[in-house]
Amino acid sequence: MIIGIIGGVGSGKSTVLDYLEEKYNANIIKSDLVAKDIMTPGHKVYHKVLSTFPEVNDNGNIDRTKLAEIVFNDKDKLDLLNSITHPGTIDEINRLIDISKSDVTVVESAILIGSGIEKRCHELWFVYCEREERIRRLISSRGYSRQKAIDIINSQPDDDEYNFYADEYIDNSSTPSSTMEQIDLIMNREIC
Ligand SMILES: CC(C)(COP(=O)(O)OP(=O)(O)OC[C@H]1O[C@@H](n2cnc3c(N)ncnc32)[C@H](O)[C@@H]1O)[C@@H](O)C(=O)NCCC(=O)NCCS
Ligand SMILES: Nc1ncnc2c1ncn2[C@@H]1O[C@H](COP(=O)(O)OP(=O)(O)OP(=O)(O)O)[C@@H](O)[C@H]1O
Repeated sequence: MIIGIIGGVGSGKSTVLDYLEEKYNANIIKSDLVAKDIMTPGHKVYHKVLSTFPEVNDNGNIDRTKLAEIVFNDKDKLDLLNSITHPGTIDEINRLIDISKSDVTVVESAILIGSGIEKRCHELWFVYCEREERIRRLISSRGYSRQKAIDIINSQPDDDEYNFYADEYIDNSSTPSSTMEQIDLIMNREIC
């Protein structure tokens, strides 16, 4: 079974993935890690990013904090970055799905909808968390400024859109144990 996990930044997708990996032996594919990997030296995407955004060249490394400041403030620039990074990211995710040997393969992404990968998923789960709680968690755990959290949230699909595509809904606004209970209910329903 292939499960797609959707939801905005800081909603708790990674937290859900950790539990699925630990308890259900799921094979986890995280799109932000895949994208990060193809943005390293030796990959075409790395060179294209640096030639398109020369201001983020930090001694041959991509300054990701600076790139985030640029793109999450400017939709045209985010679209431009996406046009460089998404094709390679999507190809690599498809390859990782193809070679997955696990009974449960889970693909996580804030940008899954419209990538085509969502069509390969047997189910899409929407991880929801109240907006203010997400902002609080991102400030306290990642050191984001309030404005950075808001800029990223505003650059992503809104909750209604995620909800529209979702087969299952997980509310992660409360405690981790409440979230785990919801996951168990869904997984047990699958097994029955
Ligand atoms: C802008 C970049 C360099 C910032 O890197 P940084 O290490 O600071 O943050 P990180 O990659 O962890 O992203 C932070 C959060 O932003 C969100 N995000 C990232 N890229 C995008 C995007 N293209 N559209 C909407 N949200 C995004 C995700 O929720 C992510 O968890 C990086 O996010 C990036 O290269 N994005 C474009 C590639 C992409 O689409 N990646 C997949 C995102 S799921
Ligand atoms: N139920 C919870 N209670 C308290 N803190 C939580 C809970 N769920 C997640 N967190 C914390 O909130 C932060 C954001 O969660 P997480 O990293 O799982 O979000 P995400 O959806 O994967 O974000 P991204 O889109 O950036 O990948 C993390 O520091 C995590 O530890």
